[in-house]
Amino acid sequence: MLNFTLHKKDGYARRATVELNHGKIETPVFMPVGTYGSVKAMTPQNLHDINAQIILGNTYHLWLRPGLEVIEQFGGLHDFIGWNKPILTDSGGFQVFSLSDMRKLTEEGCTFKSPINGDKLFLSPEISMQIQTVLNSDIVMQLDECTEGNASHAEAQKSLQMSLRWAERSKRAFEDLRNPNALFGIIQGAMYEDLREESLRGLEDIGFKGIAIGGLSVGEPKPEMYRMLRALAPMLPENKPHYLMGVGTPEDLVYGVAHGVDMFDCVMPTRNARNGWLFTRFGDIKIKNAKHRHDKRPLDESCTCYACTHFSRAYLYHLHKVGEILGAQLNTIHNLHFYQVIMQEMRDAIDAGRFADWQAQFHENRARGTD
Ligand SMILES: CCOC(=O)Nc1nc2cc3nc(NC)[nH]c3cc2c(=O)[nH]1
Ligand SMILES: [Zn+2]
Repeated sequence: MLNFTLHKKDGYARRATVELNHGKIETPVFMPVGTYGSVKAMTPQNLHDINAQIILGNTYHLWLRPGLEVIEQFGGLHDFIGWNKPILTDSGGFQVFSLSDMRKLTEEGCTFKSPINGDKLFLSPEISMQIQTVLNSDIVMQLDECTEGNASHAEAQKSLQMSLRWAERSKRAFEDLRNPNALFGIIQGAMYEDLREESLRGLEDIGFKGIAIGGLSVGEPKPEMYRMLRALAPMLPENKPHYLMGVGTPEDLVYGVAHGVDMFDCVMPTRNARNGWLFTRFGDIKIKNAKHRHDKRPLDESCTCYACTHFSRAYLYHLHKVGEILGAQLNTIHNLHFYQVIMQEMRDAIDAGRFADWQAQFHENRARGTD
């Protein structure tokens, strides 16, 4: 089930509510990534504390480990991982698909070697739908082929047309399985505006509860990603959620919202946290920099997260240097909290019809650069 209520538009920016089987989410929304059923270094309680509304799991990874027979015992992913709010599952195979030597792609599906034990594995739209039905995720993604960003026009068109056939097969399998959740289609078309339109029109003819923008943040230059977002903004259907896969930096989130994106996921806030790269309103901080060794200030004076209200940069510098797990935990809490705060501020700004002002102020603050 998915009910979409559009509350307000401010340019292409949108403020909406998406009602799913495990609850309602307010958009624009950022989804922390929990590839193996865990958002790294975060407990479900930590996620509730930073107001996470929905998290992402990866079909491919969970299929391999722990495997469906385990998750089936718990009636799906929610009870297994102790998260009672919505979950979206994408393939996660995107990384695998890009490891081209690992895989063979045919009309039927994708064959690849298990990176765990070398077994031959086969993933088709039908199998992906079976896996996501066992996971019982609130939002299911069609199986597609993530076209490489540097594909030629001919290659990109061939690829998007196969993804449309896989979209059809995904939907049919999803319905045959009586899956009670919501299925999203994924737009491909590489960096070609005409192909992006062809892909979107094809998906709309098939009919999905939501539309994802795929094939971006796959190594293409940032201006190319932004050009595709500008091209897509006027085409995206108003009556359903728009999900930009795998994006992005704080600046990317703002640019995406300004161009009609409602949902985002990215490993950046969690991965960068573990590497000591911290996002703040006034720019980024590399906590491993010796300049922080004696600094008694919090990361960000204006931040209300647990890390900033209890600890200093000096302590976070120390924890990073000695490799303490607590360092990864506190840095992750801070980065995810920061991402949630800017999403909340954008929701409020759109409600108040002042998104452009908020966007200008955001960029001015962030322009102070990396500390
Ligand atoms: C069964 C669901 O299939 C997918 O998840 N397909 C898919 N996933 C993507 C994930 C991405 N992550 C990034 N950047 C980090 N870009 C992505 C693109 C896709 C995609 O085109 N297609
Ligand atoms: Zn903080």
